[in-house]
Amino acid sequence: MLVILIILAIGVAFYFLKLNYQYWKKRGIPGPKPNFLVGNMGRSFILKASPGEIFAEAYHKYNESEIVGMYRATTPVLVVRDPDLVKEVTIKSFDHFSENDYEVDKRHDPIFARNPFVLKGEEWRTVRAQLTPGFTSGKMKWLYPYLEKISENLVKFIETQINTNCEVKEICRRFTLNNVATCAFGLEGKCLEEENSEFRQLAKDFFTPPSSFFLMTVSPTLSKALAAGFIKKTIVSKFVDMVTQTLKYREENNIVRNDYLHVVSQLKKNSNNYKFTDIDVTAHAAGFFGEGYETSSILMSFVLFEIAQNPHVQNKLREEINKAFEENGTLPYEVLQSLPYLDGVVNETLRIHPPMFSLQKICTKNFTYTSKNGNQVTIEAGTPIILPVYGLHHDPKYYPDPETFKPERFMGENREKLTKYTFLPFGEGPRICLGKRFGVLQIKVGLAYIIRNFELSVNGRTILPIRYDPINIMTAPVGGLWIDFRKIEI
Ligand code: HEM
Repeated sequence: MLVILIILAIGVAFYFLKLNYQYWKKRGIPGPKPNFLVGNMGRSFILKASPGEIFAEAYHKYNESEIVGMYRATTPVLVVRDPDLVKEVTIKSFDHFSENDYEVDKRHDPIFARNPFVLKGEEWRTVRAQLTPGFTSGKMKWLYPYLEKISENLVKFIETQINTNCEVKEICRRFTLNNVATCAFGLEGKCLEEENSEFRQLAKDFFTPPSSFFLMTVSPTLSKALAAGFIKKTIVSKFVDMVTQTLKYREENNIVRNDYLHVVSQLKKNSNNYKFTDIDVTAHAAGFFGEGYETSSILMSFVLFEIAQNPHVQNKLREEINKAFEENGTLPYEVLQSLPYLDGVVNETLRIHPPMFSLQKICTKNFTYTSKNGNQVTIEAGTPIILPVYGLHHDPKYYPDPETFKPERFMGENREKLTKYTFLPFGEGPRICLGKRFGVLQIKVGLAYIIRNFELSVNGRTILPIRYDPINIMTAPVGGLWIDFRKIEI
């Protein structure tokens, strides 16, 4: 009897799953055929491709369609191909798509669960508004001399590495960690100066293995059921200690430092409508730490790789930077911000290697739109929406010859001619990356000092063509990026 019941239950489950996989077909929305239980994520589950790569492939395959219906395991998800619909999702109809599709519980991960990236509704709105003053251009200008000093130390550090093999992601990580230590906590990170500095150790221990975030991407529901966190539990008390001690030291010694820790600690004193506790202060300082170094070091290492691969770009960039140094004696904040070729190089790297492959939103209220051929399509509340950043950035329709590195695409009138909402390295609209200004600033200043002082070429240890780690939701290169540096005498 029990056996019959089990067979019956499996049969019913199988029937409903089959029915579930008809979801997009029934609505006339094209997409790849799903496989039982894994949907379209099969290659992701066996670690052959990251979810972002799978979405990018579908983006390219269904190039006649504005949207593509796919299945993330058993969940129907909608991939948005059309830039006008990207605008609709991120800006025009933001109230239907205001949440990111990640679930983190405060009990399991008290730090990441407070990050604006995963907050929802009114709580997100309030916290976002509270943290925004920490990233104004005035704040960036104030931080700039610290970033310059760390960039000088970066040059000294690379000089000591010249005859060894240099993996630049690690070098960039040590640089961005020092920046974050200073700009968020007012502390010296010593990550370039000491092999085993406390901050480097903290960074190594910070994130849970990439598998947790991977799970959040392929199946947020399963990740929630398994109580997966993003930041290791053991790290929370270390951050609480660091923040408490630093604030105590400042108070006892009457030190007011205009950094991020000051901004978030003031929120505790001044917030009246939203209770801001010690754990909130710690969580936001730790948020700056986590987001400040990883995405930026990925991007910076890819910029170094691209300029090492493209000597004509490298020479042109060096000319621009040297001229700026020579005309001013140093490299003032405003001058750095006004260098068009440097800006083009950074943007073109963000296009080819966006640190985040794709963005995951969720539709919170039914949304009906009219497609270009006049059909009405209703996106139901609860449907995850994928913005295929990597696919859009590599579409020859918007970026001719998309695999070729051309900083000029982002300069002068070329930039004006780019199709809007096809360049999304930081997202768009009210949820656009909060730390964009800081991320780009620290990369630009570090690059300027490197390019002035060294000639770069790609070392044979770099695996070409670049492949991305399938378990990492960010574009982490398999095998690292290895660069040879040759000192230029100034
Ligand atoms: C160059 C490096 C960076 C890249 C490429 C990057 C990219 C992104 C992307 C794609 C998003 C998601 C946007 C969306 O949901 O539509 C995001 C969100 C966010 N980023 Fe960044 N980021 C970078 C650096 C930083 C830095 C340095 C910080 C802080 C110190 C930061 C803080 C945040 C925060 C708080 C959010 C959540 C915003 C919200 O949902 O309201 N990011 N970032």
